[in-house]
Amino acid sequence: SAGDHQSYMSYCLTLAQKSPPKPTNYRVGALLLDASQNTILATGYTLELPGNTHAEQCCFLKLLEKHNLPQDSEDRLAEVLPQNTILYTTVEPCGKRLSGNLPCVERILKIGKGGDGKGGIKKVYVGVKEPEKFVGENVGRQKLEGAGIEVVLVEGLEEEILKVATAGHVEEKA
Ligand SMILES: Nc1nc(=O)c(N)c(NC[C@H](O)[C@H](O)[C@H](O)COP(=O)(O)O)[nH]1
Ligand SMILES: [Zn+2]
Repeated sequence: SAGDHQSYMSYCLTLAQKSPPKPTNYRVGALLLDASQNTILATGYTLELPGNTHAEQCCFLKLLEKHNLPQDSEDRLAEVLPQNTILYTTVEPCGKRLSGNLPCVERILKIGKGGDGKGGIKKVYVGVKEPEKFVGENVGRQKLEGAGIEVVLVEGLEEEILKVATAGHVEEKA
């Protein structure tokens, strides 16, 4: 229900607050939920793990580690994820990264939407669309929708999420 989405999203927001502020990224919190059991499979926040990591990327890395799968083999998460897995992230998954690292949309596409016996990410709940500060318009959500992965905006926390996300940014000169 909408209430559950908001509570998971506000939990992601508390995770985002653990992220060390930086002027060149956003402080984001994310979690992977097994929606059939209502159990959290993994949580993550920006820079939680070494290597200029994103929140969503940290969730995937933790599951890869847990299942003794190589770091860059997100595609193999389809073997271990429940079919009804949902990703919550305070800021929508990135479609492009200034650092040139693999964007989270690409990582999600490697996992796929699951179904017919395979695990996957069925839906992505986002707290805000990515602001256009770093990479212009984020067209990642169209790619996800094109792969059958539904992207849903959870309303109500936008202001809070953006305040946390941009805490490391230098105030625009008036
Ligand atoms: N969804 C999302 N989760 C994150 O954990 C994070 N940091 C961003 N941020 C998006 C922003 O576009 C990139 O942070 C910049 O493009 C800089 O790229 P790097 O982060 O240095 O790879 N977006
Ligand atoms: Zn990302």
